[in-house]
Amino acid sequence: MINKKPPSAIAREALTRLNALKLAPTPANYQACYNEIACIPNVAGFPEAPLHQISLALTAKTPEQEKQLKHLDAAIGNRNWREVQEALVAFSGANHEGAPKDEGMAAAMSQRCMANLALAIEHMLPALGTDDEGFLAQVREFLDALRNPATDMPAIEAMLAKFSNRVLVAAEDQAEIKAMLLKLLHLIIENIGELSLDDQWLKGQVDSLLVAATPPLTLRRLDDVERRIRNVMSKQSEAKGRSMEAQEEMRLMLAAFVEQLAMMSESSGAFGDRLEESARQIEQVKTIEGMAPLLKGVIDTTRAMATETRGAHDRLRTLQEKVQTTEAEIGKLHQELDHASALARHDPLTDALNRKGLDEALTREIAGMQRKDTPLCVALLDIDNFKTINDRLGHDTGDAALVHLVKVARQCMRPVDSLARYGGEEFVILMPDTPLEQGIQTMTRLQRMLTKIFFLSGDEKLLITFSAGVAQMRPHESGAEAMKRADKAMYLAKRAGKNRVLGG
Ligand SMILES: Nc1nc2c(ncn2[C@@H]2O[C@H](COP(=O)(O)OP(=O)(O)OP(=O)(O)O)[C@@H](O)[C@H]2O)c(=O)[nH]1
Repeated sequence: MINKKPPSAIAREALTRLNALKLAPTPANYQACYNEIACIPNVAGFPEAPLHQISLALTAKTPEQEKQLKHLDAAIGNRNWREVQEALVAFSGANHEGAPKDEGMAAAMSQRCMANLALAIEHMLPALGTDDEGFLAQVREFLDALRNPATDMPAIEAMLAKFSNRVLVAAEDQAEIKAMLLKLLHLIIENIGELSLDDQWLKGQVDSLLVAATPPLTLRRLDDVERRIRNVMSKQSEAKGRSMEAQEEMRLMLAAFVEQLAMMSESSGAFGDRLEESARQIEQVKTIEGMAPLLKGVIDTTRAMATETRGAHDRLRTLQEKVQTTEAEIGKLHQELDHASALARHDPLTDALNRKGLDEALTREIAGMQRKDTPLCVALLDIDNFKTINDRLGHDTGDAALVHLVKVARQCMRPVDSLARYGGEEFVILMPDTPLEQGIQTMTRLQRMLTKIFFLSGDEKLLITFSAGVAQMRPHESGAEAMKRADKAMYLAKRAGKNRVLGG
């Protein structure tokens, strides 16, 4: 039964009992006495010590939390669960001073993030190559919003979604424009070829240009295309100039020839008239004395005619010789142009065959293989870690290394073998009349030679190694299929640790 005395009286009595029982004046002891007098059952098993541990482990970061910790301690002392709960709840809710700090940091971070996003968008714009004023206005608005700390997240999200849609469209446009430009380039190159149907050398150049201008295009390839076009243009104008000079010379000579002929017939006409006149006078002459001056006239006329004819003959011979010289000159010009055409089948850096030259050689060797029923090997080699040479020593040294490889390769190839530059640092060697084992041996021999004939970059000796795949052409197999097998074997050689030759 609960004691009905007022709490103040119970409290006084509890203190007296505490004193009488000589108990330590702890809140717990006081509570026990109070409960006993008030007839309140003592809360059994109140975990005072663990709760104290918890209280000690909590650190107050704000004055409010400090206050709540004091309440907690008091609640534990009072063994009052409700107060313990209230103090803990109030403690955790009193973290407000920390919140603005964290929020401040988050806001600063997201502001930086937005500024970077704005910068990235600005950098991206020229690549989109758009001249759509509406879109540009939209982007400007977006950039302003990104740089304005007052803009809220949902607004930025909406603008970003709109922007990324537009970027997608612009990227598709760019891809289409690129494809169209490429088509246009092909059309122009083909037309250059059409314009000069009779120029075999130009045709060679144009064919290799068409090969060079096929995707995937890199800046390097475009560079190559530009160089080749310039080469075609200068060769064309040089050839045109020289052709025109030769033509003019021929025209002048022809005019002189015709003039000479006219003069000949004119003078022979005049001589004829004079002879006719002499013949008429001779008929009328009755005396030998009268005949003498006439005969003298005839002789003079005949002599003059002979002299004139000899002179005309000499002049005609000179003219003929000149025509022959000019013809020879034109022939030489054609030869030079043919040589230029051959150049179009060669890689300008290494003078190895280029892709077009390789295609022709492969067709020729496959035909030979079928005709003579002899084996034909295709080897594909790729220089190891070439990028490192470029990166460490520069592109020019990389170029010189390619030239070196070609030079050494030529030393261990037979004259019937063909060497082509297949790509950047990839080369193909065609070995007619060679079975697989022998083809592999040739490549291994080249590897050994490269360990003896070093490539020199300044004073530094560089060892160039390569990985290679060799395939022997199968009956009825296409060149492309054999190349594919060689390529696969080369890839496996790379994966197996490089600097080795594998058969495919
Ligand atoms: N100097 C020079 N470098 C070229 C030429 N063509 C291609 N390259 C470079 O060759 C390098 C080839 O690099 P990767 O394909 O990574 O090959 P890698 O470094 O040889 O590596 P692995 O083939 O795995 O051994 C690239 O850096 C190209 O830029 C060229 O004509 N001259």
